[in-house]
Amino acid sequence: MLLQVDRLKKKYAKSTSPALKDISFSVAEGEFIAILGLSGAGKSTLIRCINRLITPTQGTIRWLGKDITIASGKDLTMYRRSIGMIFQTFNLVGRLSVLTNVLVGRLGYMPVWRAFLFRYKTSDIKAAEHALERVGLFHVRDKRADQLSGGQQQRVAIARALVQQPILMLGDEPVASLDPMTSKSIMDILQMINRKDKITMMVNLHDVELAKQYATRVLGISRGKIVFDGPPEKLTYEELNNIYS
Ligand SMILES: Nc1ncnc2c1ncn2[C@@H]1O[C@H](COP(=O)(O)OP(=O)(O)OP(=O)(O)O)[C@@H](O)[C@H]1O
Repeated sequence: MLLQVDRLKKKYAKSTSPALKDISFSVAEGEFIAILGLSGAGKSTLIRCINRLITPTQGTIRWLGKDITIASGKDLTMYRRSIGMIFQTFNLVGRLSVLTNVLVGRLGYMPVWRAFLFRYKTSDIKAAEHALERVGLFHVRDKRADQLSGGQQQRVAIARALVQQPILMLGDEPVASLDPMTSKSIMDILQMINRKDKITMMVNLHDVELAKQYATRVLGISRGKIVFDGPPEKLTYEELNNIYS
């Protein structure tokens, strides 16, 4: 098993009730998981706990059998390196070139001095260019990232995650600020990566139809609890009502 989440709880310091309550599930290699739920249900909190951008209050997260719930230092760096992350707001550095943004994905593999001096190895540059080719953006590699459209910026973010050579890719509402056509093109790229590179996907989505179309498994979250865990075909009207009630 790739990832095992056991009885996970997260309570933010100033809130009265926990954002996540007793969440348990496992993720196998190759799955494409969509997380559905109302705004405030706890989807982002779950993704952030898995990537350890925040530390859970209780419970355990195991990665390839190893407990990483409170990992720090080198262990945390190594763990994070195997996880690519894409965000709703793309999180690129606008004034830097597209290629340089993609190269950021290689930082976990190089000594700090190289990163500081922007001295990337030829093999890193080749890997970044190849990733840009795969998302169809090789031709804009020298442009400033802030000159691209939202959909293009998300593709750059995917290329950045790809050069990290991740095992799992997490997406926190990666298509929420894009129009329907662009959203589909981004989901197509994620599906291609999932199928060809065998990178496991876990993405928060607002759109049930996208989840049905692309996911192999859906986790429905309501008020910090999993209320549905199954294939998209089993998402009946009643189940959706349960998730979104
Ligand atoms: N940093 C924080 N400090 C305190 N409470 C927080 C923090 N982040 C989230 N919360 C609360 O935790 C709960 C779950 O929020 P979360 O962002 O995980 O939900 P979500 O399902 O991702 O919603 P959305 O789709 O709106 O982002 C909400 O009640 C939210 O207000």
